[in-house]
Amino acid sequence: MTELARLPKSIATVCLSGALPDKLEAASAAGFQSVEIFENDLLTFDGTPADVRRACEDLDLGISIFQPFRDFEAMPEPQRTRNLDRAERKFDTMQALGTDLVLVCSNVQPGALDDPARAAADLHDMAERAARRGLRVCYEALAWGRHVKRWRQAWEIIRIADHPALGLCLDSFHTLALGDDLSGLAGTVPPEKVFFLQLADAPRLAMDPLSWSRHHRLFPGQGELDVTRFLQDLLKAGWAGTLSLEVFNDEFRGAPSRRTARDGLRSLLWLEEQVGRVQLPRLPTLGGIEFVEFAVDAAAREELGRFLGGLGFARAGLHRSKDVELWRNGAANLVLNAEPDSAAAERFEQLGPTVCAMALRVDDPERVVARAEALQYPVWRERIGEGERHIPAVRQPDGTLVYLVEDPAQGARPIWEDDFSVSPVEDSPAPLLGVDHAAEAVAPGMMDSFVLFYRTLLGLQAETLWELPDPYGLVRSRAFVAPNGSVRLPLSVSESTRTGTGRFVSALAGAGMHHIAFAVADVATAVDLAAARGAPLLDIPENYYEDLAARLGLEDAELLALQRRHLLYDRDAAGGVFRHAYTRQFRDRIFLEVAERDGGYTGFGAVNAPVRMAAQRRDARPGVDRTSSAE
Ligand SMILES: O=C(O)c1ccc(O)c(O)c1
Ligand SMILES: [Mg+2]
Repeated sequence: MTELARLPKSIATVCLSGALPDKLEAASAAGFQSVEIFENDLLTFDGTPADVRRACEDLDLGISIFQPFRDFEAMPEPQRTRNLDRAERKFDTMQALGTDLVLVCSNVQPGALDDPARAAADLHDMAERAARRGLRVCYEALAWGRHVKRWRQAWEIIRIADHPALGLCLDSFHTLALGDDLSGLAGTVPPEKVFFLQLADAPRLAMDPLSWSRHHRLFPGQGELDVTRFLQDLLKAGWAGTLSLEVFNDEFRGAPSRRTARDGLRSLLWLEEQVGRVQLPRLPTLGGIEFVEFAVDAAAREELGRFLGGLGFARAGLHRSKDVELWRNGAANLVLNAEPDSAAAERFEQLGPTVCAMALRVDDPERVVARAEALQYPVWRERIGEGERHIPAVRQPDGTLVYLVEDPAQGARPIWEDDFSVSPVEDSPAPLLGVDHAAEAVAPGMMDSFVLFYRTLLGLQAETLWELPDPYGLVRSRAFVAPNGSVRLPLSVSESTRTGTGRFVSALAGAGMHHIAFAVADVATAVDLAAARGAPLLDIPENYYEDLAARLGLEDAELLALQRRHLLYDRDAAGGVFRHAYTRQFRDRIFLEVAERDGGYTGFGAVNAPVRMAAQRRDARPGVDRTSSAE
């Protein structure tokens, strides 16, 4: 593929938090060439438009557009004349700002006339006045406009108006929210008449377009609208201009502006890749989770080791040069890192024993690193000893590391052989088959950064959102899954700080992995063995089994076998079955799960999560024995 020139990138100030100077700095630092100045950001700024112009010049930022100009067209007199006067005053502002383009969004006033010819005449007058000053006007259909809701209607008015200083503004949200698209643009609208393009994604919500647009827009790739196809259709029509992000989102308004701006730029790079404009280092083929790493010190390692021993993990190797141990059961590897002056130590100092990293098996680690660099995700390289393997890592949005290791299933030499002296451990009668899934709790406002990270860097696909009642609030959970099913990462987020997820996130001042599920071939045997080793398994109330019997009509014997072991059960529409059991929590930081999948089941037993969360809360009540390990 030949690399076409990258398209210039712009971001609306409304996407970012803070005062106008913060927004401008964040946009510039992320690498945008220009900004859309949102009128409200100018009105609330304590300085003149000329000051804004200078601030932008100092940051090497252009001003792509000034917006919005509302409720202009097709008004009866005397508003019509007043609106033209109002336009002249905005032109003054634009000239002081140093931008030549203004966005007029379609009229939402109940008094607006349903008269395309009048709308065209008004816009023609405005364009004529703009042109006298060397300015231009673009017209955008708001999905909730009084009469003009769709781009075809807006275009029809522009066509009738027929003025060189008047063009169309396309906004992916307004088009896609109405179930519309840009097919039919090519051949209808000359590409040079598309004066401006605004891009936004969104989750699919059953909601009126106005509320949906004002609160829930997202950057491309973070939501569920087909923004890629939208841009493809536009490029096919011969358009080549600036890609500008326009996102109204309640969480973005409160999030650090630099992080948001950087995510915005990443989303556009990804989108350009999607439409074939640029070639980033290819997405990896994933082969599962090779290990999960815990930050510990010597004492925490003792305690965690006892907890892990309950699930049959045993020390299987020592790092050649560092204070790092490999614990293993079957094909599941855990790394306990107590090395001072490491990324793990940094995390331990702040948070105590927690998961600090995971390692993904990929076809080519260095290619993932190159992709991360192209997408501006920070890369981490730990210092290594003589003859040791270098394992590159990328930082997730919460600062934890994702190591990238070559997939032994594709012939690579396992990493353990170079860096560890590995001793064989006794074979378990029910060995773990590996990590089935690993769940992370994410701070409110961080979910969308994770979505972008998993989707753009690793190519994981987002599954349906689950809303799960915890006894003390709601937990939202969404799984990210590799196309080949080898990696499954459910993420949960909770607005309430009283839920299990919320408590974990506030205790850990951010986010992190709090739950690791291991795959087993026979969960009943695995649980019996764990119980015999004294593993702290989580009790499930009898009511659960009553409901299970009623809901799924299980045989008495099967029900009893589940109940006796505190196993949870789920069945999908195609008859796939999931049987799973949980340990109690290790210091409120982590819990483990063993899970058996049969018949092509692809879920996570999400229906059982409320039962699990309630059981964990009972377990954590004061006065209840909370020992985290079996002695
Ligand atoms: O929500 C609005 O009013 C609004 C204003 C300007 C836009 O470009 C837009 O897409 C929406
Ligand atoms: Mg818009």
